[in-house]
Amino acid sequence: MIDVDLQLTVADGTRRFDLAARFATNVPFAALYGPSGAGKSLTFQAIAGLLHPSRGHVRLDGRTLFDSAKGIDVPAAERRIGYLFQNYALFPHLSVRENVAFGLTSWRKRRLSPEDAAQVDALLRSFDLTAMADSRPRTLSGGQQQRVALARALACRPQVLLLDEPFAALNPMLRSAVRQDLAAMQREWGIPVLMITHDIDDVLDLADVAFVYEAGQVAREVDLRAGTSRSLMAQKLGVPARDETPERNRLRRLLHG
Ligand SMILES: Nc1ncnc2c1ncn2[C@@H]1O[C@H](COP(=O)(O)OP(=O)(O)OP(=O)(O)O)[C@@H](O)[C@H]1O
Repeated sequence: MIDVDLQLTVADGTRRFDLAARFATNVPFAALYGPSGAGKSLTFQAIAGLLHPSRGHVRLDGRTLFDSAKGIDVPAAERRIGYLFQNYALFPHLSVRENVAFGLTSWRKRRLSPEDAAQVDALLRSFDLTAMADSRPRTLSGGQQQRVALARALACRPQVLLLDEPFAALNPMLRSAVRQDLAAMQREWGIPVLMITHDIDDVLDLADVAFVYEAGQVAREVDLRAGTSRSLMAQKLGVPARDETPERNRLRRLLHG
C-alpha cells in the first residue's frame, strides 16, 4: 500500500507552483496521468525523498518515509524506492553492468558482495542484457537503454518502482513491445509500480487505477480493472476513445505480426 499526502511549493524568481496531491492505493500498477506541468514528477520526487514537502506524509507498506507532523524524513538512499527518470539518466562512462550495480555500491564499498553480484547477474539475464554487460550505454538502442534503466531501478530490491514516462524516448513500434515487457517484468518481480504517462494507451494497457492530475492536484481516480469498457474508461479519463473498428484491429495485428 502506498499512501501519500503531499503539500509543497516550488518557486524560482518568477514562477511558483503549489502541489497538493493525495492518493492511496494497493493495486499492482497505478498511473499518474494528466497534462504537462500538472505536478506528476514533483510527486515522484517527493515520494523518493528528493523534495521535502512542507506538510503531509508518505507511507509505504506500513513504513512511514515522511511525516511532517511527526518530524520523520527518511533519507532518499534508505527509502528502498526504484526510480526510473524520464530520460533514463544512465551514467555514460559506466558499462551496462556497472550502471545496474550502481545503487548497490558506494564510494566506501567499491566491491559488490557475492549476493549483490548474483542479483546483478540475475537482472542482466532477466532483461536480456548479458551479451552487452560490458558495453557503454551510448552503444545501445533506445529499448536496450530503457531495460538497463529498469534493471538499475530494480537492483536495490525496491518496495515500489516509480517510472517517469518510461516509454517517452521510444518510437511507437517499440512502445507496445516494451509495454508488454514491462507488464511481464511486473508479474515476474511482483513489485508495485507507479507510472507517469501522457499516453492513454499506456494507461489502458497497463494500469489498474489512474490518478488524473490537474493543476497540482489529483482531480479524480479512475478504476480501470475488469468490468469497464475501453471507451468508457477513455471517457472517464477525459480523452476521445480510439477508433477500435475491426478493420483497424486487423491492420494492427498485421503490422505487429
Ligand atoms: N524549482 C521550480 N521552480 C518553479 N517551478 C517549478 C520548479 N520545479 C518545477 N516547477 C514547475 O512545477 C510544475 C509541475 O512540474 P512537474 O515536473 O511536476 O510537471 P509534470 O506533471 O511532471 O509535467 P510533465 O508531464 O511535462 O513532466 C511545472 O509547471 C514546472 O515548471
